[in-house]
Amino acid sequence: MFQKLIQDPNQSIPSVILTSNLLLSSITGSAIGFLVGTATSIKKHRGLGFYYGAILGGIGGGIQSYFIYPDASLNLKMVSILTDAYIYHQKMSSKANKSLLLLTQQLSDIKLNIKSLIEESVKHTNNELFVYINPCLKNRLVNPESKQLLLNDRYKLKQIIDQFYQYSFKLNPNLNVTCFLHNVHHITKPLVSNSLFSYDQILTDFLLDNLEISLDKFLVQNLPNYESKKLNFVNLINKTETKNHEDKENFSKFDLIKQGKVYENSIIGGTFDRIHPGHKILLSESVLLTKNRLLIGVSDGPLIARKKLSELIEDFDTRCQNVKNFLKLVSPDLDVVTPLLTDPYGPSITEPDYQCIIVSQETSSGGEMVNKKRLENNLNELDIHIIDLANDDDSKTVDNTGDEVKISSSNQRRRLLGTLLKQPYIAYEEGKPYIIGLTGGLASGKSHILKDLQNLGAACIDTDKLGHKAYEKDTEAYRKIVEVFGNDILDESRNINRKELGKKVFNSAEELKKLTDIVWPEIRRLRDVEIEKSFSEGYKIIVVEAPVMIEAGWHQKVNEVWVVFVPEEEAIKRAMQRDGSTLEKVKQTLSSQLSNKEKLKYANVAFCPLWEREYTIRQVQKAWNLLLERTTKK
Ligand SMILES: CC(C)(COP(=O)(O)OP(=O)(O)OC[C@H]1O[C@@H](n2cnc3c(N)ncnc32)[C@H](O)[C@@H]1O)[C@@H](O)C(=O)NCCC(=O)NCCS
Ligand SMILES: Nc1ncnc2c1ncn2[C@@H]1O[C@H](COP(=O)(O)OP(=O)(O)OP(=O)(O)O)[C@@H](O)[C@H]1O
Repeated sequence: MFQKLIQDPNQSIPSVILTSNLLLSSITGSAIGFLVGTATSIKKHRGLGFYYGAILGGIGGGIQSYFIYPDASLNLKMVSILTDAYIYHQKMSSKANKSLLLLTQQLSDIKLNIKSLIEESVKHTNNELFVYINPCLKNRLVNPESKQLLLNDRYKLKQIIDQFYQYSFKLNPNLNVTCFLHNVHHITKPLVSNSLFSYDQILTDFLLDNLEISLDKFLVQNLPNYESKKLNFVNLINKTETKNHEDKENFSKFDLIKQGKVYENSIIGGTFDRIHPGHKILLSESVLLTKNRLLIGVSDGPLIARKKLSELIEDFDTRCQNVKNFLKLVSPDLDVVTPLLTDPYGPSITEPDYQCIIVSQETSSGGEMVNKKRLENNLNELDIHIIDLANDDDSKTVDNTGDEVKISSSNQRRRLLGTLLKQPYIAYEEGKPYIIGLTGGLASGKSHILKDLQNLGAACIDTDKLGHKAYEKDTEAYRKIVEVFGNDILDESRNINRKELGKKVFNSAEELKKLTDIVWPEIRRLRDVEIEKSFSEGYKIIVVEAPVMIEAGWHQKVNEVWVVFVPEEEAIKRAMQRDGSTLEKVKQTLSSQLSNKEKLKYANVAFCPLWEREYTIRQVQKAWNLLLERTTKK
């Protein structure tokens, strides 16, 4: 596929190169460059060959002109030509962060070109892709009086957007794609200017045919902030697919869009953690079926407690907001409500004014149960629309630890392990040690991870060991402890008997605080000595393991907090097995620590050693590699 820079308000365009060829010197240079460029790229990119050729030509011309015409202004012109060519080249090869893809063909043509359109759009975009399908656009440019029309083939539209979400995820799972569904039930006003929608590049299938000026006018009238932007404008020229996709016809019985149905109000339900393409397809098909109101039950509490890596599920308000934000962009006229769902039915079995429920192949039985309950409650049955499951092609190759084959939130959560969840508290500074505070609950597996990090090259400090040091006879802390808790905590050799001391403090928060007020400052002092020592020995990354790091407030001085967690039942099992402790004692210790969820709020990186050891090591290796990247840059 060939792309062309067709408009750039601020930069002179490469046609300057061609017109400047009137200069004899650069014609010679360009010709040589063109030949060289073409020859080097003869197989694939003759276009690129030309650009490189033009650049080389410019250089050739420049050198020539320097010798033939020692005229300064001419040389300046040469420099400007070269600069233009360079800027153009950079734009051609660089990606924008956010693109708006403007599709103006008929839906059947878009469908035929769909794969290559998605491939090109993904290739040109780093973070966010907004897709605006408006086949009326061409007509309106030729004849601005012509009317906007509704997109009445909603089934084709559904097939197109489903593909957009699925295939773009396969090509780049980190790209956030949003397909606007305007002009489906109503003629929607211009695209909503919204803080959630901005773009720095327009991609389009629109062939210009001397309509640049009207296109520009249209964009000024219809796109937020268009005028003020310096846009890269990339034209995607169609390449009809040689192979037609097979339409999935098997589920057409449950495909109410295919049957041409439209409803006033519909219902869906879900957890919607880290909205993924499966959710986007569910929400978009709901939009295609619903004219007025969409009720979306959002699960929380008991419904999500047993989900895999539930500790990493976004909080309820964030999930509701994300769903609303998505729909605000996709279908600004739709009324959206997101009540709390603590059982699989929620308001779906008590609200009379709804006609349709949208589910997936895996939750279709939930739809049937809703209808059963509605009948019991003397309410109308809902029509059930079933969407296909969007599959995750990477799931089997990721880690073989139970990833689901469908695109799922739990796969997404698992992929977060070992990655940077939020920016470091203190950025890396050359010449200073980089401190990682490693923390986690009882028996979560911190010690193993500390060992792994040591094997990878970090200096490791175990604050538990420093704690023991702080209790040693005749230290400052020792004297204070005896003073506060009395001689009966000492054994015959006048060492502190930690068991006896434990008896005094573990049942009283007040007594425990007296102890930690003495011991924690001492541990902190010893830790700083160890950090200095390791740094002077040449270690750049120093990991300090501290089970109570956050409780003690030590996280405020570290560059990053890394949190290790396993579900509480698992931690109890492991602690009882490892230490031979009673259930009661383990529970008591756990209750004196912050919960996993609380700790994870501070986490820059999280690990979950719930599966085979090998998989934990892989999480640590991933975290280490990423850490090296951010501590070697600048
Ligand atoms: C009990 C419910 C709400 C819990 O939701 P769940 O935890 O499964 O939500 P999740 O966020 O994972 O998914 C939300 C919806 O998207 C669907 N979905 C998830 N992944 C995919 C995928 N890859 N492809 C297609 N659809 C997907 C789910 O099947 C579900 O229908 C739900 O699954 C259910 O049973 N729905 C049917 C009944 C219903 O809608 N009740 C609530 C009415 S208010
Ligand atoms: N993947 C795993 N599967 C099963 N058991 C594990 C796994 N990883 C660690 N364990 C076990 O869990 C227990 C806790 O691990 P570890 O001692 O590393 O935890 P910790 O966080 O350092 O604990 P604490 O802070 O309580 O001393 C150990 O007995 C360990 O062998």
